[in-house]
Amino acid sequence: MKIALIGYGKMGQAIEAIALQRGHEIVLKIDINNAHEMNHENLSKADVAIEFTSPHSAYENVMKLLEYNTPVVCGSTGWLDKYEAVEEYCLQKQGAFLYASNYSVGVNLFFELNKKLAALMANQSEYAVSMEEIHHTQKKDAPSGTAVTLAEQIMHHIPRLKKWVNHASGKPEELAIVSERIDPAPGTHKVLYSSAIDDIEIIHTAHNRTGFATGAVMAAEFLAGRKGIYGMKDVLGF
Ligand SMILES: NC(=O)C1=CN([C@@H]2O[C@H](COP(=O)(O)OP(=O)(O)OC[C@H]3O[C@@H](n4cnc5c(N)ncnc54)[C@H](OP(=O)(O)O)[C@@H]3O)[C@@H](O)[C@H]2O)C=CC1
Ligand SMILES: O=C(O)C1=N[C@H](C(=O)O)C[C@H](O)C1
Repeated sequence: MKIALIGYGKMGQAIEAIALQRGHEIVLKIDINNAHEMNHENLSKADVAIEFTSPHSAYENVMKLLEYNTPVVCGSTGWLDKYEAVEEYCLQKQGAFLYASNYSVGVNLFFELNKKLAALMANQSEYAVSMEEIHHTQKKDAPSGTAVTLAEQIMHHIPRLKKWVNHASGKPEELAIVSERIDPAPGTHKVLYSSAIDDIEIIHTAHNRTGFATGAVMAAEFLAGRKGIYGMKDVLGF
């Protein structure tokens, strides 16, 4: 498979290493210095593009890739207020788009565990729920995209929670997400249910970026040659 890497920072480089190991070819590498090379001619050489840039550039990049009919796997976080516009444009262009706030198999298992635990806790109002996420200091967005996904899953099952906030909170209707930035943390997410009697806690800790990169390449293998809008559940068959 021929891959265009849009974003060649920590994730772009980790994805390149995994893609080469899996027998793929990198035909284009874009970063902020050669963004003008993301044009129709160069993209037409790729079967799929993998976009990991930043919260500020992701939307524009994804729209451009869809405009040029390049299937796009996007991992950038912090831009999802524009997700619906991407969905609409992808359908209009009959394109292919796959998004996940976290591509690692472990976190996608953790998402399933989080949903099950939240469903069990729905009627256990003596437990207060809160979250914590820890990442490296270069991370641009807070809370992390993964933390937002976890929070949305919890709020879906526990209707007394009306919104998430990105600070500690004692309000019963708020789901507090505390963000910490400590090097070199690749990504830790914790969900805590706490009562006067006991605590129940689930934690996912990434040891490195290999899981995110492997999942992104698996997603690209899935998307190449397909049309439509997908997520990691489709790739993993959950
Ligand atoms: N979904 C998931 O599983 C994961 C998602 N992420 C997300 O992926 C994104 C990237 O993370 P990471 O690789 O750590 O970040 P880095 O800052 O290490 O890399 C970002 C890359 O994007 C490039 N870039 C920035 N702006 C543009 C632009 N306008 N056009 C083209 N390229 C641009 C940067 O170029 P330059 O170096 O020249 O500035 C750099 O190459 C973040 O949003 C992060 O949250 C991260 C890990 C896992
Ligand atoms: O920026 C990162 O590094 C990460 N970003 C993603 C997120 O915001 O959830 C995924 C992972 O936690 C690493």
